[in-house]
Amino acid sequence: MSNNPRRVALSVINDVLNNNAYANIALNEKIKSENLTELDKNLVTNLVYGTISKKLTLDWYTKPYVKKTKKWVKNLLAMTVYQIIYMDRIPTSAAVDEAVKIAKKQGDQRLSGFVNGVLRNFTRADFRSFDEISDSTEKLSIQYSMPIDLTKKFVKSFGFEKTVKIFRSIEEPSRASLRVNTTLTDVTTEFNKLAREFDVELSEISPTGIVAESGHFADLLDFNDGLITIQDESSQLVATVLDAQPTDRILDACAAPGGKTVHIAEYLSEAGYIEALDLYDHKLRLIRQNAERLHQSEKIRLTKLDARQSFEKFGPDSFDKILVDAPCSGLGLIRRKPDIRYRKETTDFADLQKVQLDILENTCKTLVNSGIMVYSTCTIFDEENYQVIETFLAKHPEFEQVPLTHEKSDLVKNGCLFITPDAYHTDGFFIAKLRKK
Ligand SMILES: C[S@@+](CC[C@H](N)C(=O)[O-])C[C@H]1O[C@@H](n2cnc3c(N)ncnc32)[C@H](O)[C@@H]1O
Repeated sequence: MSNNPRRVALSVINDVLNNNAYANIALNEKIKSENLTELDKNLVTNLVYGTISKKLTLDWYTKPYVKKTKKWVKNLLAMTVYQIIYMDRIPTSAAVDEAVKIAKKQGDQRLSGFVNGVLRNFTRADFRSFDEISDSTEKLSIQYSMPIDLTKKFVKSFGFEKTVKIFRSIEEPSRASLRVNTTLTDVTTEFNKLAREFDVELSEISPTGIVAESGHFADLLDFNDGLITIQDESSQLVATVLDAQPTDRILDACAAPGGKTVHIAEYLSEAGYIEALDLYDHKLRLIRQNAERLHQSEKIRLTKLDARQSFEKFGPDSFDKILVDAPCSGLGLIRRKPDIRYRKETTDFADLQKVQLDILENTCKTLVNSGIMVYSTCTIFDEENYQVIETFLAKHPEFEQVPLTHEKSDLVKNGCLFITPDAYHTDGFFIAKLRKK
């Protein structure tokens, strides 16, 4: 008999919201370990991502009926209200009954009575209107389920109107984004093949990108054979900016899982190579798998190393080009990873900036004169982007910024490529290019 999908979803939601687990990892592990039908796997995924991405909104709806209760009960209420408001095909009575059963099984008679009472009160009343909230920033925070401090940060950085655009866009489902491996095939051939089965479009911003509203592309033969891979359109721009030449020696300082490593390798001949670093063995294994699948292994060397030790390991003049795709808050990825918004470390901008600068500081010493260093992040706040570049350049007069261009001129800001998630419905992303004089 298959397991109860709502109970499975609740246990993932508890792990993420109460124990700081990553939603994608916790969900994948749970789906693998539980006995679920395909339909139930989809329901669990929908409940987990839906409830997490709307948690603050869902709590606000039941707030008038809940004074204090256990965290898991609050999560159960949120998951149930999510079904009632956002999942048209689930009858309200079924959602409530299932919640009461879970409360009885996981708690006791008193808790199930409480859950029943709250949900009956909630369903009997009209939905609250966000217009009840007089403060406009607080209203945004509740309406789009973005923690208040982060909402304030968005408004301060982008202004109110742009923040609304970003929040609205983040609420829309992510698209599937593919990159074509042009060493094995070409974009037109792959596009025509995919178009027979899926509703696909060419990327507006990446010459190697194809996008689709949905589809399980990792199941395709062309994915297994390495003709296509899954990579966001914005991160496909990094290899283009690095402009690798066939015989380049390249340092990819923060490489796992290797999306950009394999892309850059496609530009190299057998005489060129990439030294790909990361901190963890299990992450290096992901690069190896990617490299093998895309037939690029022979150009990629894997080393477990803290990038801040690169100079000690490789010495001066070791590389023609360096990519620092830095560890960052990942706030540009909120659409695909809705739990990012609730993590405390997400807004430790000073700590993140220090690591980013330390990595640049050490790796830059391994670059040849006239060498190129590209810095990128999947976040959209200045502290991790422009401020890092400004601080680095102020300390390193031997480096200069190389102004970037793009045929979509709205992607270019102060000589860098800067994409917010609303502009082309991609991840948010930042790329800067520097040259050692
Ligand atoms: C943004 S991700 C890189 C994504 C990768 N470039 C890609 O395209 O698939 C940052 C990576 O940096 C690694 N990392 C964090 N701190 C590091 C350090 N001090 N040295 C090397 N790698 C580090 C993390 O483990 C993580 O895999």
